Amino acid sequence: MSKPVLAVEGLSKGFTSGEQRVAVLSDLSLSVGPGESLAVIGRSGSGKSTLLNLLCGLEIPDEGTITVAGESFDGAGSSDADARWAELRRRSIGVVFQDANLMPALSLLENVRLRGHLAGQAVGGERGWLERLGVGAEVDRYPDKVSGGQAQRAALAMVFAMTPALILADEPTGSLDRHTADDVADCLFDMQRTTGCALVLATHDRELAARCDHLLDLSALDPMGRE
Ligand SMILES: Nc1ncnc2c1ncn2[C@@H]1O[C@H](COP(=O)(O)OP(=O)(O)OP(=O)(O)O)[C@@H](O)[C@H]1O
Repeated sequence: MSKPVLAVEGLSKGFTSGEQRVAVLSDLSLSVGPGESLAVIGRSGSGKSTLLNLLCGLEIPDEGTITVAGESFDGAGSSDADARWAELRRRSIGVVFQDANLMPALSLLENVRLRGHLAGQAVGGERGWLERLGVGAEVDRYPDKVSGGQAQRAALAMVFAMTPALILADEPTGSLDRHTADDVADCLFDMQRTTGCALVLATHDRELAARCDHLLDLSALDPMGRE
């Protein structure tokens, strides 16, 4: 069996609210291999975004270990851990949000070129990524001159141009109509399987979640016993 791209063991995280510590994730373990996808579902507030933030080092766990692309982290924050997370986010972890978050002053092609460059990729393949994601005719347009679906395809092209080991997607089709959402999801899954990267996708959309290889329902694991 190939080594997992992402492995999580005994992960717990809570936040302090007033005098109280409120548990959000408790003793969570999971692993995602190359080319595999995991959907994270659960009611609002169950911890989907918190989990994604932990998986890219933007939150520090209270307990547990996270291993991404061979780099391991525990709950002890340090400047060395911060630097290793920053390097992973730059080169190996692609993040896709509900909104495309493109740089408005750059064309779609320039957005993809910049992201690939920051990840250390050689210049040249950016146009190909935009073509493969169905926005080859829009490469020279600026983000305010394309539709939401086209912008989200460009956001995916930016992530794939990094050749990431892991993609974290937080409601990646949440701002699109059903038809466009399905088209964008087709692109995401096609490219993810073709490139062999791992995908963790947080969503409220059960149809989208059902397209992933594995499902994690955080409501069912709620440490506070809420449904
Ligand atoms: N920085 C923080 N400080 C305090 N509480 C936080 C913080 N971040 C998240 N929380 C709390 O943790 C819980 C989980 O939040 P999170 O955003 O992860 O949920 P979610 O499942 O992504 O919700 P949604 O589906 O609404 O986006 C919520 O109760 C939230 O208020």
